[in-house]
Amino acid sequence: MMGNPADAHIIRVQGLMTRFGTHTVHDGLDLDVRRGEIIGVVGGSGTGKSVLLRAIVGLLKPAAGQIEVFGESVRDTPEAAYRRLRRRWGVMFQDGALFSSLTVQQNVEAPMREQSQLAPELRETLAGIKVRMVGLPETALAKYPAELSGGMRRRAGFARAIALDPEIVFLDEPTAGLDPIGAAAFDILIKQLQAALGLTVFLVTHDLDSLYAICDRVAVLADGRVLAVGSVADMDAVDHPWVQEYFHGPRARAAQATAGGS
Ligand SMILES: Nc1ncnc2c1ncn2[C@@H]1O[C@H](COP(=O)(O)OP(=O)(O)OP(=O)(O)O)[C@@H](O)[C@H]1O
Repeated sequence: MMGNPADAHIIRVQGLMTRFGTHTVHDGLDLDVRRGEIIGVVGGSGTGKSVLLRAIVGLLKPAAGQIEVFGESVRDTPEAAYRRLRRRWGVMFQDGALFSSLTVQQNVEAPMREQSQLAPELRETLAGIKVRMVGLPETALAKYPAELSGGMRRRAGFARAIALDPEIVFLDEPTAGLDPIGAAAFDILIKQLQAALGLTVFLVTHDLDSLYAICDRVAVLADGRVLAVGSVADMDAVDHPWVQEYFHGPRARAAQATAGGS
């Protein structure tokens, strides 16, 4: 990997505070993400996983703290510099978050149209390539999101997230609501694209199978902070009721067995 220490941590969050009115979501949260890893961000409902994602990509202004991506501050950055940074990551919000009035082709082209100077023919060709990369048939290009299954919508959302060849992909609960086979196939897709494209993946998830199958490290959010970060095996040593229940309950044992058996 890169020798530059600033590069080792592709995302660095320090002392993050986020609030909505009097409700404090993050209260001094620290998190480093390493270049090239798949990090799974887990925690109970409402612990601020999606809010953390939104803060890192600059869609939400924290009350305090530092957020650096690629060694540059995301906060208090001039608009032009932020736009340059933003081009280097892709985001997939929940359920693919496609524009419902646009076809898959138009959805995948949207970031190219908005953030690049690519000629229309080139955009079209690239959208076709991205759609094939996520395992969708070419016939999906002309379809509207409502005509696709949940799994296909996620794939289209992923194709849009990689439209501009990003270095980081943020995925917010990509397998939520998919059947186990669809979810497992999507996990494989994440892993394959991460390896092929050298992506760093920031994965917000509830899905224990994803943690065991594809995550290099797990960050657990609780009590407004990152309570623990490490491999799933490292979570054994974390003495916190939520962590104990989550990583040692029957669902965890099943996920572990599946991962071990595959
Ligand atoms: N725009 C907003 N205005 C007010 N409160 C918000 C807003 N966005 C999020 N919150 C609150 O912040 C807290 C964290 O929300 P967030 O969506 O990050 O949780 P989460 O950990 O992703 O939960 P889940 O696993 O249920 O999706 C919640 O209490 C939520 O109600």
